[in-house]
Amino acid sequence: MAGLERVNRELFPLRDISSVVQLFTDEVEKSSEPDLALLSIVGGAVENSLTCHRSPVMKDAPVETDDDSGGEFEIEYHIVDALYSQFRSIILGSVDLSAYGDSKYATRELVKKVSDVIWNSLSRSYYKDRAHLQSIYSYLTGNKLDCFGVALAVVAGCQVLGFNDVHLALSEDHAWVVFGENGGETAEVTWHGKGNEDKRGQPIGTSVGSLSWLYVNGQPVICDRYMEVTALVSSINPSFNMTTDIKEVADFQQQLMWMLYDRGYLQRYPMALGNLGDLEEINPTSGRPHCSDLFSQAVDASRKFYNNQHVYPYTYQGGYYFRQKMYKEALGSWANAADVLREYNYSRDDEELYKELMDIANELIPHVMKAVGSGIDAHSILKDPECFAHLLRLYDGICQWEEGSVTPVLHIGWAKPLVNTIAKFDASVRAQLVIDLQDDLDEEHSSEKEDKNSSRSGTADSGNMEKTEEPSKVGDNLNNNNYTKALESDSAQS
Ligand SMILES: CC1(C)CN=C(N2CCN(c3ncnc4sc(CC(F)F)cc34)CC2)S1
Repeated sequence: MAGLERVNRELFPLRDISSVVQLFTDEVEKSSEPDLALLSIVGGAVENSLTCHRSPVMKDAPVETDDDSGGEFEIEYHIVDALYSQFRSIILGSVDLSAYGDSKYATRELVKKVSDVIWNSLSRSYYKDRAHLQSIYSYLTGNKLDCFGVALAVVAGCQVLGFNDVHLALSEDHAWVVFGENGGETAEVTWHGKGNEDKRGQPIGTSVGSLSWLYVNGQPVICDRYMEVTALVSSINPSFNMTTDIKEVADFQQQLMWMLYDRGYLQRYPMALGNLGDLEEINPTSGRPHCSDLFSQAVDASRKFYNNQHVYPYTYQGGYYFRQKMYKEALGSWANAADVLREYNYSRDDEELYKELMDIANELIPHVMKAVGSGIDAHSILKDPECFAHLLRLYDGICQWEEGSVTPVLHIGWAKPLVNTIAKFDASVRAQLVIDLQDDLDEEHSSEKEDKNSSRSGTADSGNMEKTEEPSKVGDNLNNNNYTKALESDSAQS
């Protein structure tokens, strides 16, 4: 039976957040699976009505709107019913099931056909990165979807057709689907990035491209229906413009996320835990875990379920520490992010992550150096060998990301902030640098650089920092004098 008959009509018209939260709660608690199309339409309608005709509140100081200017919306049952029926008839009307055999499991051809139905009904040209294009509401009312939205719509379309084996697979910057008897098949269903030919219908590459971060080394978040609801809630976007959020939408999203969190649907979803952490940092919910706990839970989830192959949990956490001026902890998180990178080869598909690391290395860390350099900073970063070690581990990780990659990562734009940053550290801290050059390291340097395609054992040794007073025993192959001279001359200039 189509989902709508069962929805509690007394909740309509939806006029406040609690009634929408109730509708989502009813959907995830009912005996059969939650209806993705219904929830994506309702969530999109709320987001759209609050962000597209609203008097905004400032992003950094969302205030309670005493009058009802900020929080009003009214979503009629007949509107949702009409949109829901429209989506069902688009899908059911375009896919002749008899052409796809009588298997209860989806086939690649069926998945590709549903992807084509969505794909071919999108507007010819629109700004793909715009906000609020992630929901089936956007698809039905504007024929526009972003990359994630297409993938979600395909999964929702397969649910309408009764193929409950088709599920969303999520990396940190891409989405695709898994399907088949034991979910062992994969298929691209949407595009990625700009100017890349889409690979819709193809299985996820096992070629060298799959060593790129884009496919997280075979560690994507594989969703069940409940995690797909979490993904659509996580993709709710409270932005009104670049500097302003609509507080009601953030509250709406936050309450839904806690409802899903309480049922365990964020447990294996690091980015959703990170998103909830961001929401809690801005507007803490009393009686709930502190945002720093959520960022830690995201890190733990990546380590526990995804072999620590996800980078974003550490950048969520590092961003939080940075905003709290906890600079040593921030450097530690960013170094941990770089440790994940070592396993990857950088490819042109990894643009988003490259921008994230550029921002950390060339904007945030120089800001940290300025912030601690000027102030009287008792436990100053610049005198702390562990901070220096974090910094070197960060850069070493980025260098190792580049090693073995067809596309270079670092360029002079990286080197200047790096040298300035290193030079800011106390000479006494730098002199403590002890790099353990394992015996085989020399052999490794002499033989061909180990190919990342072979299984790597652990992360490369990035040396360790000891708080020793002896002069540094820097390894033979580091040209100690020139290195120190370069730093001293540079620090003399800066
Ligand atoms: C630490 C950051 C820079 C802050 N926000 C970050 N996000 C990363 C991407 N976000 C996400 N949050 C929940 N689920 C997903 S699935 C996905 C890939 C897309 F193609 F489907 C992205 C993403 C949310 C925001 S990473």
